[in-house]
Amino acid sequence: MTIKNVRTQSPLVLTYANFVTPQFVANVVNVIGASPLMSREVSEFNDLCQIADAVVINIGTLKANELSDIVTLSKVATNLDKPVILDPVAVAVPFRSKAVQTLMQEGHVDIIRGNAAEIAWFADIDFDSQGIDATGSGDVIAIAQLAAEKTGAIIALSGAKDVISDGHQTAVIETDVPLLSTNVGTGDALSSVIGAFVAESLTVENVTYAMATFKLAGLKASRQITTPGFYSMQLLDELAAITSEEVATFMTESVQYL
Ligand SMILES: Nc1ncnc2c1ncn2[C@@H]1O[C@H](COP(=O)(O)OP(=O)(O)OP(=O)(O)O)[C@@H](O)[C@H]1O
Ligand SMILES: Cc1ncsc1CCO
Ligand SMILES: [Mg+2]
Repeated sequence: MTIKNVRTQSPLVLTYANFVTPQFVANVVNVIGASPLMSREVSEFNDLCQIADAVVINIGTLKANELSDIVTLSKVATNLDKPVILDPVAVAVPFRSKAVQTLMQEGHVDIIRGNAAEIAWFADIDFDSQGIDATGSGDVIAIAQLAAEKTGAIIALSGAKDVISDGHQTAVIETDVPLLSTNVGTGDALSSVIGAFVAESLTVENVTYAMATFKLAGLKASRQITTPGFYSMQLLDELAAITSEEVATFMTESVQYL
């Protein structure tokens, strides 16, 4: 789905958010022309999944007694044929590892969007991290492909090199924009943006389009603003203004299918 279609169809993205970044995530979903909705109340998940076009589960600030809620949310969404995107924040930390194992075994996830260290955990490859950030280096293409094979999910690995893979088809977007990585919550927002773009159909192409749109907006914002505070505001403005034509040109120049 193109950004133009997102604006005309305005998909509703239901996000089980962390308590750090929900305002930013909601604003990002809103400025691309989709509709944000956040909930953590299990008794309304059925009603909300009926009206949602995609469901995003972020484990950033999950508590033990909420684990069964996200399992339920993933099952309800899947039964209604709505795509489920997992954002596995700091998944290598033991409580989070166990939570994600349970979610994957008892529930269902279609797409996993994380930084290189988070995706490396699914591939069973060591990759240095510091809390929410990937700090190491490695072969991110191999990591994404292996994670896709092991999980059966479409992998959306973000970083200086974005890699999107279902284990068969792999796309790479290589564009360095350091301000994008240092702003807390850009990854969380990207996960919900992906939700909007796969609302119609769950494909590697649509995930790639979402990642490219976000990266291009980040690149344009970095040409206007070089300090972190106003940068996140500029990113919202660039996302609001970005056109299908610009995204198409950027994709021709910067997206490589392997
Ligand atoms: N060095 C970089 N150069 C260009 N883009 C980057 C870089 N690092 C991250 N990005 C982009 O920043 C966005 C967020 O990805 P990132 O990998 O930082 O997520 P994250 O670590 O989950 O973030 P957070 O936890 O703060 O939400 C993506 O669009 C990604 O492509
Ligand atoms: C800083 C932080 N801590 C838990 S979630 C989060 C936001 C980035 O995902
Ligand atoms: Mg993150």
